[in-house]
Amino acid sequence: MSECYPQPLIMAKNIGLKYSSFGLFNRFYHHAIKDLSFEVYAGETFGIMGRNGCGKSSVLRLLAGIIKPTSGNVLMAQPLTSALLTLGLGFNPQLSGRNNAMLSCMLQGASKDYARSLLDDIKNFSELGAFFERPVKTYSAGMRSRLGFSTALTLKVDLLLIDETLSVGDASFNQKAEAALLDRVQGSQTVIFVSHNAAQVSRICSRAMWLEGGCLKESGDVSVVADAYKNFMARLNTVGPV
Ligand SMILES: Nc1ncnc2c1ncn2[C@@H]1O[C@H](COP(=O)(O)OP(=O)(O)OP(=O)(O)O)[C@@H](O)[C@H]1O
Repeated sequence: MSECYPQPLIMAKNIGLKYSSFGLFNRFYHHAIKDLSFEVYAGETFGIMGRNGCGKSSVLRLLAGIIKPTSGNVLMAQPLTSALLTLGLGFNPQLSGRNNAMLSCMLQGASKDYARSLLDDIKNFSELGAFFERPVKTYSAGMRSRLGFSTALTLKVDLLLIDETLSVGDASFNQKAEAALLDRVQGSQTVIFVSHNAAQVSRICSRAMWLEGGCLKESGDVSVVADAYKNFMARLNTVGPV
């Protein structure tokens, strides 16, 4: 008897990523992602966990289409609108929060009138108050993260790519943002959530993968992956680097 599996929304097949950068006399290469395959299903929250430098943000940038894999490919079942929420990306520092929010919405395909109609909700959710009218260059990292999160959440894109931004706001905003995200996750929102904090990934995600040195170490049910990652980290802290 054949079993029915849902069609994946996103399929990453054997992706590899090599960064190249120039020194004064040489060129450097860094193999950041190695032969990585994974799938994400419509409406799920998929977590990516792992230590600093393991390749989490690079995977998000690949999925957002900001960079291309040097090998393998990322297939989408249908064209998707997506928003990448990461610190310090995507805002014009000279423009106000209001104008940046308006631009972000329009860049995601919203009409000018629709974008304008969302601004009150974005302002209220962000709790930026009078700062919403001030240039983003005057914002702290936490305030920029509030603006990005509030804009993406209010606009309702197909795919939310969240890169650790929930950890920079103050505790009460983070709780509100996490609750709003969980609320959205109960519906049809597809979310990919990156964090080195296994407990936070476990609260928000249903499935996850753990990356180490650009390679897949474990993937599947979030509790299994989080336990494997936490055990690895505990071992590392007692016996030192492996
Ligand atoms: N533009 C770049 N040029 C060269 N190397 C890069 C570039 N961006 C990232 N890297 C390297 O690729 C590796 C993966 O980086 P990435 O930012 O994806 O890791 P991460 O898991 O998100 O790390 P963190 O948890 O610290 O944010 C790191 O070793 C990093 O130094």
